[in-house]
Amino acid sequence: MTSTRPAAAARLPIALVLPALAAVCFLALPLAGVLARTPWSTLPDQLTSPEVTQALWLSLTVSLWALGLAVVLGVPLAWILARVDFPGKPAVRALVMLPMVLPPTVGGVALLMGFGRRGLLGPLLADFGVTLPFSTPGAVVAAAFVAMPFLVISLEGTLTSLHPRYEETAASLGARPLRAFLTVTVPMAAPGLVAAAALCWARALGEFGATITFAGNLPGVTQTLPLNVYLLLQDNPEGATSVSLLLLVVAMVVLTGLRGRWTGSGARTATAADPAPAAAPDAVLDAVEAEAEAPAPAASATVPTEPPPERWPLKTTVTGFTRLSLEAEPGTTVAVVGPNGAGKTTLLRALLGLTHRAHAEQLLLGAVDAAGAPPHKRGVAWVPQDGALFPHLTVLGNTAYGLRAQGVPRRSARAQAQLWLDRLGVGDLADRKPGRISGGQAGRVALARALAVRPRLLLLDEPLAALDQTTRAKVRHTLREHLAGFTGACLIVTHDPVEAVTLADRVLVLEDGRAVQYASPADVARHPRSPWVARMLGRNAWAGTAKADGLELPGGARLVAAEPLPEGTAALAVVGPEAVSLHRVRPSGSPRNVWQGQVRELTALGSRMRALVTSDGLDALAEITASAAAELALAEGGTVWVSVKATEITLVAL
Ligand SMILES: Nc1ncnc2c1ncn2[C@@H]1O[C@H](COP(=O)(O)OP(=O)(O)OP(=O)(O)O)[C@@H](O)[C@H]1O
Repeated sequence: MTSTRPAAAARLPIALVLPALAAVCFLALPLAGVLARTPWSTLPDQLTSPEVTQALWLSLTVSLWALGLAVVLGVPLAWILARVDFPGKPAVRALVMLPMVLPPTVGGVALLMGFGRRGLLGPLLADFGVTLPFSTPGAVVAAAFVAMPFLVISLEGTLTSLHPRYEETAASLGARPLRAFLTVTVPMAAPGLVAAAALCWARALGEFGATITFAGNLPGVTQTLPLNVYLLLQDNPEGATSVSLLLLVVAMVVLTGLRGRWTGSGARTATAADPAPAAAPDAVLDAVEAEAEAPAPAASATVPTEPPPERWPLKTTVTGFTRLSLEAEPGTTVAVVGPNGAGKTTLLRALLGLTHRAHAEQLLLGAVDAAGAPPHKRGVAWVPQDGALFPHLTVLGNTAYGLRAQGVPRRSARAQAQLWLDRLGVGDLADRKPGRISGGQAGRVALARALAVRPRLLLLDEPLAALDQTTRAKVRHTLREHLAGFTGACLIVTHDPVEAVTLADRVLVLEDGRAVQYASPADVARHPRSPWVARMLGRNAWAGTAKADGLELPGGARLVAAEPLPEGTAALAVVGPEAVSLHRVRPSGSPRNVWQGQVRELTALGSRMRALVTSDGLDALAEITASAAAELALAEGGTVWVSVKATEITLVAL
């Protein structure tokens, strides 16, 4: 078998390859020079001389403190840059980058002007007995100033590629922003964070210019290894080469170990199938739990931790891109349907308090108006399309997450979570990580996780979208069962008409951000109030104006209906595909609506055939038996006559 690689290599333009090779040589030659000139026989002595070991120790101390400072300040800054839109963001980003492009000596001068004795902050620091210039803390500040941008820029890339729906899901389960950050963002971004920190540390270790300018070159105080190299170069070039080799080796080990992760490419958008990153350390979780257990200010809107005795009727008014008022009795399942861009997701995000594009003016869940509460205090749980299970937690850990966020003790939270998993038939998967369960199982776990917090409103975004037809039918069945005991309203976004009709008690049809219909599935199927929903339900729908005998379409064509509406009413003529007949020759007799068209598409539906027949302004979907199709010799592109009885046409006023 021939490989495609040599062919690809053969196509490489020589005009690019030669300069690229020259660039590699240009970068490698100085390193080769260091290797060639290293005094290998005296290397151990050179590197263990008191002067060098003292500088090495100081370098390690300074670079690790600088890393600590950069992490404490830089991680929150990277998160804000990645997640929050604020005025002046480009300027802040430029400020972060500045130390990377400034000559380090200029950085040192700037530090003197900021933190030096006569700098802006110097006198204030002096009042507290702190003098930074020419001190080890000064060397730390200089190294952190130069190295922090590497951490911030690299981590921002990682966080940007981490989809915010994980943090948003955590919030909908009741986690405060800091908890979500520490228990979801940090563990999920851990590989990128480690890469960013390693890069930052390597840069701090090699820092020279800003350090010598701001902190001087005092042996044992600020004379780090790079400064030591500079001094050795004058008196002991062999020693300088040996120490340079040491710094080079450290830098190369760090960079090759990271394998390019600092670009953010190492941290792809996490999916349920991703290998699990590190879990948040227990100490962090405990600290957060302490925070979570602090009394919540708006207790009235807080998600209850005990099974609520009440039921939660929904009454809401949403404004913005999606504008509607909606009421639903406790236990009602509402299917939210509509064409792409109709505002379904915006509606869910408005109810969750997660978008500025629309917001709930009123969000009455029982007696509590949660409209003004932040997402984690609304009692509105959200199951996003792919479930957004946290990949670093087990199935049980995922399910217990919301309960823990609400301060339920670990043992009790895990016991309750196990019960929910058992109820949804996935209890045996408790110890698995989400990457090791199927899409259908992940859907159930995500539902268990949402139900476990006993929300007052449950939002499911296309819960069955990722499943194949067979699994979908099974999960649809169990979903209805599981939702049966739910004491709040449940909104399910779906594109699937079968799902809408079989799962829901009510169907909410959205178009252009407005509710065009909110009715029972039977009503919507009988009297669809938009062509889109009629077609979604597999019915023919033609919009026009009512006339004395039926409907006039915009192109001038007429449909005769047995039960006309008052003349002039904007209306929809709805006909099931089984009521549309096809003929080879123009039919005579009872049907009042007859026209000619061209067969555009033919699809088999079990023992029946569906034909889409197009004509000027009156495209029709017809469903006939396979034998009738054979008799008619139906073929795509062929011409046929279409007929619909006047009694089969339902006119629906719009
Ligand atoms: N962050 C955003 N900024 C600006 N416009 C947006 C944003 N998100 C969505 N939109 C726009 O708002 C409208 C409604 O989007 P939404 O995602 O709510 O629709 P949808 O009904 O969920 O669509 P789909 O079925 O395709 O998921 C669309 O026109 C979309 O382009």
